[in-house]
Amino acid sequence: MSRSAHPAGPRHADVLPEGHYSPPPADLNALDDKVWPLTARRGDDGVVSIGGIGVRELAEEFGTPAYVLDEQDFRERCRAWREAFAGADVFYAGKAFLCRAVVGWLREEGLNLDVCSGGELAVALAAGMPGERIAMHGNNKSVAEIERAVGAGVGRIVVDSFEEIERVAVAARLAGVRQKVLVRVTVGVEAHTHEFIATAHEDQKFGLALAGGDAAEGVRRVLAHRDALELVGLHSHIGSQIFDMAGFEVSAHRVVGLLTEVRDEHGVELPEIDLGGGLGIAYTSDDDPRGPREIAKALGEIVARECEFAGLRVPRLAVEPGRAIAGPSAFTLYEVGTVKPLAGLRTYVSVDGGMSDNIRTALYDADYTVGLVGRASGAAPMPARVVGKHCESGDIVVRDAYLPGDVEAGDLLAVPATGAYCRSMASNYNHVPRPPVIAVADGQARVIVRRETEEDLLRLDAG
Ligand SMILES: Cc1ncc(COP(=O)(O)O)c(C=O)c1O
Ligand SMILES: N[C@@H](CCCC[NH3+])C(=O)O
Repeated sequence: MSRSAHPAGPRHADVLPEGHYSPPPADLNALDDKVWPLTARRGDDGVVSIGGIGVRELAEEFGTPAYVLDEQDFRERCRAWREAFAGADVFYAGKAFLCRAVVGWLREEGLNLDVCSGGELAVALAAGMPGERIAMHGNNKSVAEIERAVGAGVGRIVVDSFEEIERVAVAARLAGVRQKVLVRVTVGVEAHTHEFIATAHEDQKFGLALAGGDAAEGVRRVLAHRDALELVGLHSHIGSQIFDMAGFEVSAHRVVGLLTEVRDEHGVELPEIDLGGGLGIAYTSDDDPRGPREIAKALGEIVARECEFAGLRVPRLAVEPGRAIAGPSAFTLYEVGTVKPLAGLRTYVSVDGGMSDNIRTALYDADYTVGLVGRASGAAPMPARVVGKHCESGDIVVRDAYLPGDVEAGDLLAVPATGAYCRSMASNYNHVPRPPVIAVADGQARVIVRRETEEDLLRLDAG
């Protein structure tokens, strides 16, 4: 479509509309490396490339929308976490994004894997992740899921309820094994994040609460099944997209407190604690996440200090980053379909995807940024809202953004930091097929999750 297809309208509002707008960035063509994948850069021709391949070429070959994942970025983050946590265990949280290629990268980079459903376990096993490197989570694992996990020899099952302790014990006896388990403890921390992704305050579904004694009772019940269950430690996950280490500090303090109680009551020092995931990433230039080294140092020191105080041997630490590894490694590539300037408000830029490929904006009021990536532009910044094609006015991808005032149909846009919880939470709403995931590295692109088709959708329709 030609650049003049849209009549020139009042694209630039004189007064900033209400919302999350901060002043426009100095250069709309710049890619902030805090937010964009490692190998993303804008070439002299103005086109953004990733993994050495231009987005126009990617759009041509694979279509849009598409998640484009920078393999080098993903692998380097795996390495950075593994190195920072040397002497501890890093379990990548598969819920952030999982497919067989990812499992292969994890195996090669020496990371373990946390799964929280039979489906995630199936992908892990299909891609050859050894059972002992898998931890199984979930607040309501079915008996079938538990039996499958035990049968696959998963290294850890994180038990989440009294019923589940009995179920895992039965499954272990049936399989003739002694299953390693951790007890998930709800430590009563109000994590500074969106309510829906905070998981350690007392009024919610995960884990056994420390307050009131459920967690201690869980430990008692696991220890009562010594023939079938081996209690290796305690687990706490306080929430997600957290920047502040204070919540982890309280969590570690309380978990070590329970370790001490366990020692005093049962005479055993549990050898492991898993402090979960939840470390935040930069979705916009305003976010300032910590790197894995800093996190490892802080967590290591907190646990060592608390154990020294309690006179306990320092247990082996485990962490479960999901977002911090997968999130920054990908962007979603879209094509603009319509541009609607609303005078005095903002310009609505509709793309060919939306809430079906990124539900996070609608669900958590998440902030994202967006770039015009198929070309550079010298046009003045216009306050824009990037919306999808769904039949829903809440179908917003980027609530408040600046785009160059000459954006028009046919332009390619990319929304960075969509590697975590976008494809994995994607839906078929409005029977829109889910986009593919394209991994790029060293000038090569390959489909690691293929685009869903209408035939895929119709195959499930029993007629
Ligand atoms: C038990 C557990 N571990 C790890 C994670 C990964 O969290 P994040 O992707 O925020 O690191 C989650 C999700 O919040 C979780 O529930
Ligand atoms: N899915 C959430 C985080 C929850 C993670 C699982 N406990 C997100 O997109 O931020």
